[in-house]
Amino acid sequence: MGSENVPKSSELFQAQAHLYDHILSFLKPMSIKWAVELNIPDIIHNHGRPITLPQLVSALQIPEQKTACVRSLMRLLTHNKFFIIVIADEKEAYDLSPASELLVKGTDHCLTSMVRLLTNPTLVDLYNHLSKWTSGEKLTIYDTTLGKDDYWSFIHQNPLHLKYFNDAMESDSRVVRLALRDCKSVFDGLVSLVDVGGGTGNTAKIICETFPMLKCIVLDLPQVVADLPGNGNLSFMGGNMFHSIPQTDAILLKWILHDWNDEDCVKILKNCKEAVSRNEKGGKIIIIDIVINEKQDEHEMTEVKLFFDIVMMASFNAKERDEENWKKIFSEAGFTRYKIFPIFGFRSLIELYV
Ligand SMILES: C[S@@+](CC[C@H](N)C(=O)[O-])C[C@H]1O[C@@H](n2cnc3c(N)ncnc32)[C@H](O)[C@@H]1O
Ligand SMILES: O=c1cc(-c2ccc(O)cc2)oc2c(O)c(O)ccc12
Repeated sequence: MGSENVPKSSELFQAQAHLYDHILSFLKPMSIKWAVELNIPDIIHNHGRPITLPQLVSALQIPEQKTACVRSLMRLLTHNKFFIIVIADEKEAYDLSPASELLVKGTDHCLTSMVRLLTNPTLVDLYNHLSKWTSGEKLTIYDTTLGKDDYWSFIHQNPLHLKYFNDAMESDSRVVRLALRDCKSVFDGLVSLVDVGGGTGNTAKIICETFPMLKCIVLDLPQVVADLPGNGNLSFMGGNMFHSIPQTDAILLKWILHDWNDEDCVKILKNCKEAVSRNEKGGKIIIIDIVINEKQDEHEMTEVKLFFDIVMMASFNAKERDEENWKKIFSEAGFTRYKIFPIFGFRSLIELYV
């Protein structure tokens, strides 16, 4: 190597810190899990005002010699913006930040079941086998390591994991309630809506409450919607979106298409088109999903999207898409007009018109 290619020591140390930061980053999810399992966000919330370290340790009812563990945990999570330090009565005390408000149990926007899903040891362990998966013929990491076709076949044979997944999806949907206020025009004038792959109906329930005149059917696999009672303007239907979708004014596809490869997405979208085509005014498909936009998004936003891309590829042989990728599948399914509204944080709402 010529001397001109030898990195300056400052660059080398910067690169080393960058690498170590990444290889130790398994502690990011694990520290959140640690705090949630100790109920720290609940303790601070119930305390009603910022809490000092000794007060927190006392509330945790742990051995006093573990105070240092809690201090280290809180220091890391404060550094990572999960807690904030304030001065109360001349003492440092921890308070919740917007991110840890999402970890207080029993609230409408609580995401602890998403933490439980994404830090589950069985799921996390799979990602030790990414290179084996890539080198082999099997399409998913579930097939490579567990002998299951994909994540769907895994959860449908493991009721506890199915529950973890459905609970996580429900918690995510509750957060949607907040955003619905901003997109009333999307549902204006609709008489009927089918929430395709609507799971246990949490999003549909929110839509039905917000738009009482709208009749909403949740279509999901029979084993997901079995025994779920409808009420008022909400009903459940067991079925398969690859076979048929009932006639309707509009279809909602929330967090569906990123679970499927392009060919399957085109099949789903063609079935959706058929289901809304009889509407005289021309029906529409409402998609809530990720649109990768590396040029415009900030680092953290893109990173979340790229993490999901790997999860989708490893779990389903699917992917996250940029606008070009979306345009391609829309056009193959026979759609020409669409509009993207980036209104759900790292996800967008896409309206697709017949
Ligand atoms: C990622 S979840 C999204 C659930 C819901 N839309 C939400 O956002 O909370 C995907 C859903 O698609 C459903 N699903 C999978 N295959 C399906 C099929 N062939 N027909 C109908 N639904 C299906 C799953 O059971 C699951 O509820
Ligand atoms: O939030 C998730 C997580 C998953 C997931 C994570 C890890 C795995 O090994 C498999 C699946 O899957 C999701 C999904 O399919 C979806 O449509 C939305 C959210 C998530």
